[in-house]
Amino acid sequence: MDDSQLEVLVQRLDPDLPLPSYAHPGDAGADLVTTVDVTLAPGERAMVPTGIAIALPAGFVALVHPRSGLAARHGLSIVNTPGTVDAGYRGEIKVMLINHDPREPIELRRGDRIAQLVIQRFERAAFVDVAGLPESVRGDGGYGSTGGFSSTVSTSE
Ligand SMILES: O=c1ccn([C@H]2C[C@H](O)[C@@H](COP(=O)(O)OP(=O)(O)OP(=O)(O)O)O2)c(=O)[nH]1
Ligand SMILES: [Mg+2]
Repeated sequence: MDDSQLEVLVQRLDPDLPLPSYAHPGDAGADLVTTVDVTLAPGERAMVPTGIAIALPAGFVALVHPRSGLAARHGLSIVNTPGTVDAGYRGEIKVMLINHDPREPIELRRGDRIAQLVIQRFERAAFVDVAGLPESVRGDGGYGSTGGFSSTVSTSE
């Protein structure tokens, strides 16, 4: 496994809480924690502070993803998933959590791991204004043009 690592500067705004950390070698997501206790009623959302600010190298972005275990067990997700942390952003990383469970509240405690940060390279596009686009096999087919679930009955036939 390639163990080369990108150095990312982290300012801990809450020194009692840990740096983002990967649970296993090779993981893509480094877990983020909440600095506060928060209870989310069914359907409720909240902007939750993580206690860290970062400085990414140019050409990188940090994406804030939900944790699948919390999603599967409790319906906890992120409103704007994945959240985009720009390389120039120096403020505190916050996570816009939402409780999708229709019945149960979700109680989070300070220090709980609530989300994961995935750091990626990205391309900056030069958007070129043209009158027409090159042809492709897919063309403008989308939104289920290749079919859906096996049980789905097509309404267009
Ligand atoms: O889940 C998120 C998403 C964003 N941010 C921070 C970092 C990001 O660089 C900044 C702006 O995010 P975005 O561009 O998604 O929001 P916007 O509504 O377009 O705000 P702006 O006008 O400031 O760009 O907010 C977070 O801390 N967490
Ligand atoms: Mg923006």
